[in-house]
Amino acid sequence: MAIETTTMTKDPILKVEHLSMRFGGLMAINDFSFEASRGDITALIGPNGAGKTTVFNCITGFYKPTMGMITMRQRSGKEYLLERLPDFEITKQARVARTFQNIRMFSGMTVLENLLVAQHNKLMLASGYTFLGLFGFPAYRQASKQAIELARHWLEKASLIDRADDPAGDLPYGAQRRLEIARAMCTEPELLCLDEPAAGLNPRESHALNDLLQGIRRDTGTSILLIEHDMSVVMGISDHVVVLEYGQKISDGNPEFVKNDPKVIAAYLGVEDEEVEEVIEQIEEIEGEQGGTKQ
Ligand SMILES: Nc1ncnc2c1ncn2[C@@H]1O[C@H](COP(=O)(O)OP(=O)(O)OP(=O)(O)O)[C@@H](O)[C@H]1O
Repeated sequence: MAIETTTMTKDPILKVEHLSMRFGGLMAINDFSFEASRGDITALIGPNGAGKTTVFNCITGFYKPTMGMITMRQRSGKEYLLERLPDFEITKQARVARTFQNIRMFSGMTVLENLLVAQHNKLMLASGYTFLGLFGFPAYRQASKQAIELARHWLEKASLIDRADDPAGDLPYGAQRRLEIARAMCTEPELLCLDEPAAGLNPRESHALNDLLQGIRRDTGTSILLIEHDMSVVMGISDHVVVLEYGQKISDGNPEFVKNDPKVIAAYLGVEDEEVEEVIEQIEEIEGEQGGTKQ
């Protein structure tokens, strides 16, 4: 398996070691290891059914892995073994947030309300888990004000501020995707996991998504781990790409390295390694002929 070594030396925020996940007779993930560096955008790619979402589900606590260790190391140096934590603690304590392949939000609530719900834990804490919130207790009032400010901040960043009072379900698809990301950012994560954020977006919306993700990384230092099929997003914004095929890692490195790795080309074209050069030659020939006939 090809590994580009320069990506291995930075400060890791997430370490996945020897991860395996079995569903009955199917080994969906088989001894998979990789690291994501702090402050990086790391992409997890691979053909359909390779096991990407299963890896995400193990990291975010939706599945308990059959084997392996997943370590999240916060900026403070505090470490969490994610495979041992329930999903709500992974968000609350370890500060890992995620979005889903299928958009999940409260479509009848307003855009702003969706971001306030995401801050429910903080508000409950400020209310002392009692009725103090209803009586306007100062600590609760202060926490509510901060929650609204944070929500408005992320609505601005996601270019959704003008839609704050509209029902979330009325937003166009691309805006709903950005709302999900804004909602995840309201939990103030150190690691943001995005499952196919560009799925179903048109090129203009993909471009807006790229800007939002690069802005998040630049302005907050939040590390991003994303599963994505849209190669313009992956190659455009990732610092590091990890490739899965049949539950195993086949390549790991920077976008340029991975893009040119024969194993990756073979996996995407659905051919054996040895056939790659032959297939690439055939493609170049066809492209050459098309170029010739276009004139
Ligand atoms: N809960 C489950 N029960 C049984 N099999 C599952 C379960 N979840 C995933 N699988 C299987 O595990 C394998 C990997 O699936 P997974 O969804 O992780 O792949 P993926 O790379 O995310 O695919 P895609 O790009 O199509 O979303 C597939 O064969 C899938 O059918």
